[in-house]
Amino acid sequence: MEFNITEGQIGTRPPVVKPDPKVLEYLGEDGMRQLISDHYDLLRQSNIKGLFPPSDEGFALAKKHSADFFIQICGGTRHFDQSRGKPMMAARHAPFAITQEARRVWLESYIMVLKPHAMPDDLKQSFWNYLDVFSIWMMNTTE
Ligand code: HEM
Repeated sequence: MEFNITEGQIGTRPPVVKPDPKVLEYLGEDGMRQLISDHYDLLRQSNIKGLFPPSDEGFALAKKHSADFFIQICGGTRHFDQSRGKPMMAARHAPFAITQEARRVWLESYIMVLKPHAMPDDLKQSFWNYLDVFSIWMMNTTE
């Protein structure tokens, strides 16, 4: 399969298709938490690590909130609504400077996690398509 990164303009919100619920059925909550944790561990070594909480506790919490969201968006338990409230993802990302380049690093870190993953390709594709398009919504600055 191809992990294409779609060109996206800052300030646009192209229509998003949620991941196939089979992604969560395949991974289970634990598998999803592991996948998100692996992604965050790569972010912490990347040149956008400065966007994320520096402390181990803060970083672990960031992983939890992200995994809560992905479980929910894949049709699972609404952990995110329960712990954080309405998603409003673009607004939640507004305090962080997310450039085209930061999005690229964020997506490439996901490619590193998804490529070797045992998940069937059609499920990877569905998950990827969601990440690719929805991440355009989070870009908010040119610098
Ligand atoms: C599909 C696209 C994305 C989704 C679904 C997503 C999801 C999330 C979620 C659920 C949170 C936690 C929000 C909260 O608890 O208040 C979060 C936080 C965050 N995200 Fe994203 N995100 C996406 C794209 C990005 C991109 C492209 C970047 C940067 C390149 C980014 C950087 C961050 C940062 C810096 C935080 C705050 C971490 C913290 O301090 O807790 N996100 N994201």
